[in-house]
Amino acid sequence: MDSASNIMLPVINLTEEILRSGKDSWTEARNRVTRAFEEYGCFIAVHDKYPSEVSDSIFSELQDLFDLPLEIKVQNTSQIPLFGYFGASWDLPLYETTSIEDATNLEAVQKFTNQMWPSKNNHFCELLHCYANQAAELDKMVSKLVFESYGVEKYHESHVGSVTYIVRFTKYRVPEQNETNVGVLPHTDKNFITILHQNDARGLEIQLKNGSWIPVDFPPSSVVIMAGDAFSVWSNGRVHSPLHRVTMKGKGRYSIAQFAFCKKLVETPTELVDDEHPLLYKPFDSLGFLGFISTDEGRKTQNPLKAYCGI
Ligand SMILES: O=C(O)CCC(=O)C(=O)O
Ligand SMILES: [Fe+2]
Repeated sequence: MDSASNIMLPVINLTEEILRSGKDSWTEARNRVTRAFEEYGCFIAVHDKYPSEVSDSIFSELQDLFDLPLEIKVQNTSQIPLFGYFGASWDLPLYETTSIEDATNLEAVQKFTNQMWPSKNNHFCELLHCYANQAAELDKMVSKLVFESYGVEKYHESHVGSVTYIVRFTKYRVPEQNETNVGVLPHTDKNFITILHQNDARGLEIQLKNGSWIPVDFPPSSVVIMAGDAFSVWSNGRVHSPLHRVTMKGKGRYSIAQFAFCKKLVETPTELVDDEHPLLYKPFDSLGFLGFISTDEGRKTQNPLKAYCGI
């Protein structure tokens, strides 16, 4: 099916001011966030975690990062499948990406920036470290809202303790004449929650449960918060992990995706399993799943999540 562009994703205010203004606004945010994850798998969040100067500055630094010589960029490798540096390929000629693991940790960010800029780039390092920590705060707040909503907040602290953040930067160049406008192919994220930030260039699209695709237009001052497969497993299928893709619209695009990955196995709380909701998945290893979908078997399966850990 094609687009259903009259449908808009929910826009939810998650500013500190709103969330601190009383029990009612917290409860409202909790209900709206949970409903959005169940219906769409994502929503647009208005937040006050990083002011527009930080966004502008980070996107300007990203241009410099992707302008570095290829022999420097390829030095950023990763043990984790699908992370590290990837340049344009025959099937994704517009796409270039690089990533940082454990991005809330200053030493990890320093290691990356020192590798990319041997003569140092303290500004980028500080900016990114601050950005990743602010996005992590947002991530924790969002997972807390949902854990509370399902009455299982007692597991939240241990969940937060198990999370590590990987930040992926992506550049999508403008297609040349007669070139594909595919930025990135349809996929679900494999982690728990993703916080997605973009410059002022559109292109992200998500698939609704009815199969139609809608554009997701959001200004750089807000973010898209999206559920990944791990969150769907944890919630016993209540939370939807949406297919999404990028279709280029004629302007160069940069995005920053911050992925919350669980280091331990993700298990569905027993409270979320009953006769009406039988257990759907075995305990889930996010990194193992990335390995699985990188194999021929994983690539060929219709529903890799079911094949990997379905019951
Ligand atoms: O660039 C975007 O907006 C989407 C990126 C994405 O989906 C991903 O890196 O998983
Ligand atoms: Fe994604």
